[in-house]
Amino acid sequence: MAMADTFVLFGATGDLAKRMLFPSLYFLHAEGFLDDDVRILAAARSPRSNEEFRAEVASWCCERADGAKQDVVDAFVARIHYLAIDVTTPEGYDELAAKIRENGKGKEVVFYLSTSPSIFGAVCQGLKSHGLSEPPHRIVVEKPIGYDLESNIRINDTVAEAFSEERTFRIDHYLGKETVQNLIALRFGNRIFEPLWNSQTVESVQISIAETLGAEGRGGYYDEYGAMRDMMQNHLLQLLCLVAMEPPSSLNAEAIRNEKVKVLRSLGPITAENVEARTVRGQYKEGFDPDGGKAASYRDDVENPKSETETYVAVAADVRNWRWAGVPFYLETGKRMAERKTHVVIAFKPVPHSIFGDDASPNELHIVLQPEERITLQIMNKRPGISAEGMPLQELPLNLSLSEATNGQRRRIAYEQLILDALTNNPSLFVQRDEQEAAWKWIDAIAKAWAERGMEPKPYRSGSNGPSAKHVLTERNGHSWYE
Ligand SMILES: NC(=O)C1=CN([C@@H]2O[C@H](COP(=O)(O)OP(=O)(O)OC[C@H]3O[C@@H](n4cnc5c(N)ncnc54)[C@H](OP(=O)(O)O)[C@@H]3O)[C@@H](O)[C@H]2O)C=CC1
Ligand SMILES: O=C1O[C@H](COP(=O)(O)O)[C@@H](O)[C@H](O)[C@H]1O
Repeated sequence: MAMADTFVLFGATGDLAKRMLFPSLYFLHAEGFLDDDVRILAAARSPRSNEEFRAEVASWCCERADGAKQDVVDAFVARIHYLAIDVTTPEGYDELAAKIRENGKGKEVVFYLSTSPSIFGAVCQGLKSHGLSEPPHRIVVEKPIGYDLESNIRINDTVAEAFSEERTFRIDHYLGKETVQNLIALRFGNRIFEPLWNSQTVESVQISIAETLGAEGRGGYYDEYGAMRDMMQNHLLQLLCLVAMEPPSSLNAEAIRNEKVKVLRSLGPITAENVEARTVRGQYKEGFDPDGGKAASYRDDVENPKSETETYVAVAADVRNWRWAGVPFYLETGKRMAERKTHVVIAFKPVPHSIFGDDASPNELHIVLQPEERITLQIMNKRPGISAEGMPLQELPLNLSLSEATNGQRRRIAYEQLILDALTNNPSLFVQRDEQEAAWKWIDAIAKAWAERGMEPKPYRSGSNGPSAKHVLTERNGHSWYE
């Protein structure tokens, strides 16, 4: 497996780099996944000496890696070279290009843009003008790529002027999560589920990403984007794709991504006519923080007393194709919810004729992605013991705990796999342009319908399960949310 020899991280002093990217690179190094000659060039404007920056990175990594050994950390930070450059000015690229090409290195470079998308264009132009965008060099871009379809196309066009589509790796960190990839394994590595995976047998699907965190820290960005653009457009729709897509012909990136885009293009449009029946917007008010203490309102968190940004969104979506016709997909995500939980619930239809009266509840498959990783199939059993009245049943879970299955191994940061894939040129877990455009098209229509209907976010208490209006969405079809 060939590996790029240089990893250039733009935005090296930022929040994402500190919390996720450097710790991920550290774990890849510590566990022997990085070739010895891989260098990390860290770029940002803040003045730092190389030594100062290495010391900072060492502290970020030690914070994340319990019991990290000093010699391993030292060997890791020795790979790093800090460059204080402003990527919006041409001068910075002379220094960067010289560093990349130092000692005959820089034969294969991965550029990782962990900066605001507003400077993606400047970086791509700068790299191109210095001959740094030719194959086999490639670029990784962070979300959000745009605010709507139009800006998404504009940013992607700018990147495409320097890097071709097959050398553009768009990150959705959910695709790097172990259990998200496990959805592919579960569906296509087991014969038993696939025959049941359709509207004949499935009653409804729920996909929820609930967070206990508020918008604090990233308020400026979040207040502009809201839950729909921050979470639904990418992570939730990616999960929906993995649940709903047809079996790809191989694990090849193109094969998987082509199936995902078909799902996105099959989503039933949400317009001003059906938006009130199919979507709920919410915004958290004061309440409690499940991680401890009182929680301020969203408006206080972002210091915008008039904010109408949604911190919760629920959508009853439908995938209009042969496999899923008539099956509602309930999608929800929210901040400051009662607990941190990401799960997918496949609710099956009841048995066609129950010989047990009302005792036979329909089966459910719960795929829990966060905080623990677990797959549970709820199945009906005979209640143990004797009975004077027929055969009473009980529902019991068939449990697969992935933390037990992995012998309590460290839980990986999603970015570890994605960075390794970028270094080894494997685009399977990245998002292609068509997918993003199809997703934005659907999201834009909802945002437009909200505006047309003047739909304001409904308040919900911090630490609750979201606005009560969300129940109308499911109850209309005789369903309820699995909390
Ligand atoms: N933080 C998170 O949890 C997540 C972030 N993301 C995305 O990742 C990207 C980065 O986010 P985050 O780390 O939070 O952002 P930050 O604002 O914390 O960091 C931005 C980085 O960009 C650098 N930068 C800004 N302007 C320039 C410039 N002109 N030249 C060189 N460097 C520059 C900053 O360095 P300096 O000020 O030193 O120049 C800093 O290192 C964004 O696109 C964000 O949406 C995605 C998911 C989660
Ligand atoms: O991309 C984002 O994801 C995080 C949630 O990620 P998770 O891995 O902790 O589930 C979210 O908090 C953030 O607002 C969003 O930008």
